[in-house]
Amino acid sequence: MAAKIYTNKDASLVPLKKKTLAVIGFGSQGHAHALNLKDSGLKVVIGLYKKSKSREVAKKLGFEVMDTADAVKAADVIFVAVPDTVIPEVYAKDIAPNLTAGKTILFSHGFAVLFGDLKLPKDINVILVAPKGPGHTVRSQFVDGKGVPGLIAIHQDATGKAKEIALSWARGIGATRAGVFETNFREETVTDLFGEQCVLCGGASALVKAGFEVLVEAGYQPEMAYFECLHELKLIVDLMNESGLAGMRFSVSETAEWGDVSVGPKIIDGSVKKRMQKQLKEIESGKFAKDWIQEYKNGYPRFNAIRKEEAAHQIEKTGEKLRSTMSWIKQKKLKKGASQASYVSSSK
Ligand SMILES: NC(=O)C1=CN([C@@H]2O[C@H](COP(=O)(O)OP(=O)(O)OC[C@H]3O[C@@H](n4cnc5c(N)ncnc54)[C@H](OP(=O)(O)O)[C@@H]3O)[C@@H](O)[C@H]2O)C=CC1
Ligand SMILES: CC(=O)[C@](C)(O)C(=O)O
Repeated sequence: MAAKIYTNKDASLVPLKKKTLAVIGFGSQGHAHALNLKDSGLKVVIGLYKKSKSREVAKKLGFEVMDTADAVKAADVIFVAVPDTVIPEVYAKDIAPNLTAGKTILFSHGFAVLFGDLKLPKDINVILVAPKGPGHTVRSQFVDGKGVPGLIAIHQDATGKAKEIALSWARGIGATRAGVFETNFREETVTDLFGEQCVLCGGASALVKAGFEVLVEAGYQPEMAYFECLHELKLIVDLMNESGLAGMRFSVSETAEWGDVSVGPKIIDGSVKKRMQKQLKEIESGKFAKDWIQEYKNGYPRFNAIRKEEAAHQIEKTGEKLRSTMSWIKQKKLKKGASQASYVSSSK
């Protein structure tokens, strides 16, 4: 049976109107939810650790900022918007000791609930409201009067109001303007990890880089390679988003469509699907999570080394150069050491 899509007509802000909402963390998702909820007329406080670089950013945006534990004490609904690997320690130290019966704890990804060994008391609601999009897009779409579609899930419903609260939060962040549907923590976690590793961030970056390298190594200008392999990818994916593969194929040339259907399957052949299936099993078994949590505990040695290598890739330099000389997209400046919430378009 097709999942029910909940929209604004199915969700009200009333359940949250008289509540205090705490957003723990003010990063990509945290700042977006907090600002959207505040713009929806709801009472939001921010919980951060003492030395957080986001404290000043949140204060400048009009929020009351507290230490994490105090925000949890003050709130009825607590959104844990800290990195997945950090959640267990923040939960144990600052959240769990301040959870009282009837509160609601909310996540935007189920990773910590599935793999973080959180000791969740039975007398609280545990819910998920997961926009299917990056936090900065959750905010920009809201400001533009639209919304990023999302998911809700109920892990624990101690008060009988968990779903009502989840839908109200989804409305407050604008997700029900687009539509949300109900899943469960395991399905959201596994499919989100799979998507970001094998298709979206991971798969797409690898494909884009490989195409760029093939052209540049064959002697073509890096700018040409960038245009073909990254710039135009957005335009093609936009078409797929708007009207499916058929819509994209309707719009591109016949030559491009023939290349798509006759060459594409040779580039992304059955072996890719087999590797995806293997990765899905590693995610489902918890092997990926165990390795990621260990990498965090080791201080990110592999992660930092790869990040350094990736930042120096020629495609990044080429992209920076093109974005600074040609105005075709609202540029966003990444400032070293800035908070995620300060990642705003340079045109402001
Ligand atoms: N990024 C995204 O678009 C998406 C993220 N999610 C989920 O949302 C959650 C948050 O991720 P994301 O928004 O990317 O996180 P970010 O890394 O963007 O931001 C993390 C925030 O947590 C703060 N923080 C770190 N440690 C603590 C602490 N001990 N106490 C309080 N605050 C702390 C950071 O402070 P500081 O500002 O000082 O660094 C920062 O503000 C995760 O569960 C993630 O999986 C889900 C969907 C999409
Ligand atoms: C935007 C999103 O949901 C991702 C890519 O899975 C994430 O940032 O975790």
